Amino acid sequence: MSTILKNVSKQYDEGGKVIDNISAEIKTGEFFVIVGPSGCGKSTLLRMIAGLTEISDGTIKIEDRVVNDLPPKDRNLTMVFQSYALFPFLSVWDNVAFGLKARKNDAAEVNQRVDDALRMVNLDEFRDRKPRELSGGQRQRVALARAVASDAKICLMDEPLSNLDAQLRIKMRQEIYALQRKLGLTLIYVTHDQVEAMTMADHIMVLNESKIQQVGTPEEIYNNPANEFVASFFGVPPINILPAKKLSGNTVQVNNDFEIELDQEIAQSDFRIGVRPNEMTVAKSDELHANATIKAVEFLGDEKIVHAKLSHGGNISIIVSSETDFEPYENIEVSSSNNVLLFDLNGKSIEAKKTEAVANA
Ligand SMILES: Nc1ncnc2c1ncn2[C@@H]1O[C@H](COP(=O)(O)OP(=O)(O)OP(=O)(O)O)[C@@H](O)[C@H]1O
Repeated sequence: MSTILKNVSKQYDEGGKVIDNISAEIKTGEFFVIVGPSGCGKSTLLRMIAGLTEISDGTIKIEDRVVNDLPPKDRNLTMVFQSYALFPFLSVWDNVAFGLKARKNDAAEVNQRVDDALRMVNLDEFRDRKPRELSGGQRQRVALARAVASDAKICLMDEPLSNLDAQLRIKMRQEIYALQRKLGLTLIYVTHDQVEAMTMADHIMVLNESKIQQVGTPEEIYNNPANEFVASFFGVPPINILPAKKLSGNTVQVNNDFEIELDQEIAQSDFRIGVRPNEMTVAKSDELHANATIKAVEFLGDEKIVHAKLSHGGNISIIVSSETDFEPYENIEVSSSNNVLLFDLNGKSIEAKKTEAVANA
């Protein structure tokens, strides 16, 4: 039992494909996150699963049934939108009950489900208020309660937290995660926020420019990205990508500025390395030997980020302890551990240790 997308594409009347040949399986009961930059096609894909946008090509199957031609109401799913989509003149209780009342005529059951859902999202005491009398977070919870109260097996969410402030977003993230686990919901969740994707997902689909870049667990995506785009999308500050050249054996020269010793020999003579900011080290240097110059230092409490320019061009970020006293314009010597990712000149991962990774970019 699962949701299966097979060669799904979307082309609006004018212009090219906004979803290009997407195939994936979303298992029943899992938290599946679709992530990617603005305009990559996330909402379009979700709306096609919901039945709100027509599919141009391919098939969508929900629990063994091809749903391509089924209207949204027959797909056994609920959807939570960024805008919450609440009825302004209905109370919180009636908003949650609305869809259920339309589908069920057993009033006792409707009452029970709505009461349970409101308790679950801690809104019991707000049941008689109108949406305008609620905060953004509370409105969001009404939308969640509506999804919880419905007996739909699959819940689709489109950037449900993007209107909330940073702290509330973290709190609601935890609440959605806990609810999904408690109810065993199949949750398909769209976001452009890599942290939301990493912290909540069982599996992540990374989209860019209409295409799947990779599908995998958060660990797979972070540790074995299929390409430079995926590597750069996850991690703050982003991974440093630098040109590299094989010297001899396992010795590699990076950006003409420093050398590292890889733990394996690679075939390519010219390639790129990706090194996370916490895998690089910095030391003060006199001008003769410096291979980089500090541009800025960001203080983050327990650590600092040193932004530097390498002497052969290119900018890097390095995470250092907050006790260090690096200053802008200082000359420094940077180096890196050999815990690096390797990419060919087209940006594809060189190592063949991909697990579930699908790279068709
Ligand atoms: N009804 C439409 N007609 C024509 N083009 C559309 C329509 N809806 C969306 N698009 C285009 O399809 C592409 C994908 O849009 P979509 O909303 O799916 O992206 P997204 O990844 O969800 O972006 P965001 O994160 O900004 O919401 C965009 O280039 C958009 O302009």
